Amino acid sequence: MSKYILAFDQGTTSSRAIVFDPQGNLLSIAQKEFPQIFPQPSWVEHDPDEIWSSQIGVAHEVLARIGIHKSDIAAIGITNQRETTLVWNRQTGKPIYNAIVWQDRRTAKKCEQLKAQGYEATFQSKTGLVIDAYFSATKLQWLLDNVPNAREQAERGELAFGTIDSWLIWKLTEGELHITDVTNASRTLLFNIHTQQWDDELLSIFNIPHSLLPEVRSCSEVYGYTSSNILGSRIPIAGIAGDQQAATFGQAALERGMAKNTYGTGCFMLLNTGDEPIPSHHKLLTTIAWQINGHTDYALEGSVFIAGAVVQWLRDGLGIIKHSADVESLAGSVPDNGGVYFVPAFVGLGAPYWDSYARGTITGLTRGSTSAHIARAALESIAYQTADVLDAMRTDSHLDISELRVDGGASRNDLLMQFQADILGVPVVRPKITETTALGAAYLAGLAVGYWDSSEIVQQWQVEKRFEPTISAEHRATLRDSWRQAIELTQAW
Ligand SMILES: Nc1ncnc2c1ncn2[C@@H]1O[C@H](COP(=O)(O)OP(=O)(O)O)[C@@H](O)[C@H]1O
Ligand SMILES: O=P(O)(O)OC[C@H](O)CO
Repeated sequence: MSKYILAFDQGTTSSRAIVFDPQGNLLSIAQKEFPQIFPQPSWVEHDPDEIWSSQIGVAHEVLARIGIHKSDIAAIGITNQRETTLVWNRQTGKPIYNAIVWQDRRTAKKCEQLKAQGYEATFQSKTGLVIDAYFSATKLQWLLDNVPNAREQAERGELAFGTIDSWLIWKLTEGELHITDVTNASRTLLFNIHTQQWDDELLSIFNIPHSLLPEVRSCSEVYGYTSSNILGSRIPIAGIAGDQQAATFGQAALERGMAKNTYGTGCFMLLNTGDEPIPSHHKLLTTIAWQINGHTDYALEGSVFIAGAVVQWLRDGLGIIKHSADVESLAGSVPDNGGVYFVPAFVGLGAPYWDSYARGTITGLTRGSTSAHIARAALESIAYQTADVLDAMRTDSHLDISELRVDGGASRNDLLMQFQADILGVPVVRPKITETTALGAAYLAGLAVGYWDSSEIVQQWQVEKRFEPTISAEHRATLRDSWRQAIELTQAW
């Protein structure tokens, strides 16, 4: 039997390739950042060729680094930034335009029109989603309506639409496979999460031809093999999941009532709701967690658009820190936020507010406020946004969330994690392997080829650090009240 699983984690700011061994240990990782393209305020694009070249580049790098032979790879699992939308020509394989990234707000007005036309209930009942520019459908419609000749070509069946998983698999198989999985499909606003099929009514609302769409598959099966021209060997591609679903799997949150939060560019909390797709009354998303061996599990999700990105802004926008990790010592140099609240609504607010037009605010400034207070308020904003989502999750699901498993770049920050536990009143648990997104994709691929079984996945998950809540309920309530006022100011902007 081959000895390793290779995971591709194609994220918003970087591509990673990671090799895991049978014990779920991370043997080696290669990572490459790629450029973010901001053609206009609130537009965010990626060059699909840079996505591909960075992803395949790190795959070669990680294999070369540990000197393993391709035949030692049992399978490849793929996980990706979700919703990001691209269209390419089936004949030439060339993208017709840049990928429009999940953060891009160019279609916010279109979404307002759809809401005014009374479509919200239809979309929520069929897709589990709210109508928002975040999801793929309006981005795809924008491409068809704005790229010269795109609609005509689409109607002639010459174009292919995909999220990033589809694009990577198309490239890995040199155009043999045009597929996606149920988790990525469930983020498009075009996929019915109950029938688990593309929905004709929704397609017609956006005027999207069926011929553009990838075939939808489960999260764990052998879909096909990499072309030997690409990695020098035909390796099974055996797992696909959107990155937040993959992280939930990698956190072994496999039972109903288990929740994880990933602190990356944004923050994404998923609560496993088992085989029940629970509709939300607080603007959370009902989404597919995974489908394995014909069985589908669902999740409630709260998507927060700006989390670690606020730290990047402190670094690149304000210049008050040199490296992201420096935020911890700067914020820790003051005992508290000094009354400063920072709502980083740089691209509007996601769950549970969904306000495209809110913009960032820093409130409560006095003559005594320093860069340390702003840094602290920025970190705290990540925890407050998470707390808003967790409250909504509890109310919607009636499930007791007894701990929060955490991962992602900003989860390395102990100050933030302790404040998170304090403000939630729930223990926060960080596992030994925080590359849970890639690990989840590896597990999904490994399950499909008999490399692991699900009991091993649960056994392999191990705690690195547990943060217990330390503040009183009264203190928590006072802090949350001030945050709520700051949110109101932000929304009034
Ligand atoms: N020690 C830290 N404290 C707070 N934020 C951090 C820290 N280290 C990294 N980050 C933030 O985490 C994010 C990167 O996390 P990552 O999981 O790689 O994100 P993504 O997958 O979205 O690209 C960046 O936004 C960065 O600013
Ligand atoms: O690439 P990440 O980790 O920022 O995740 C992006 C999400 O999938 C967007 O929904």
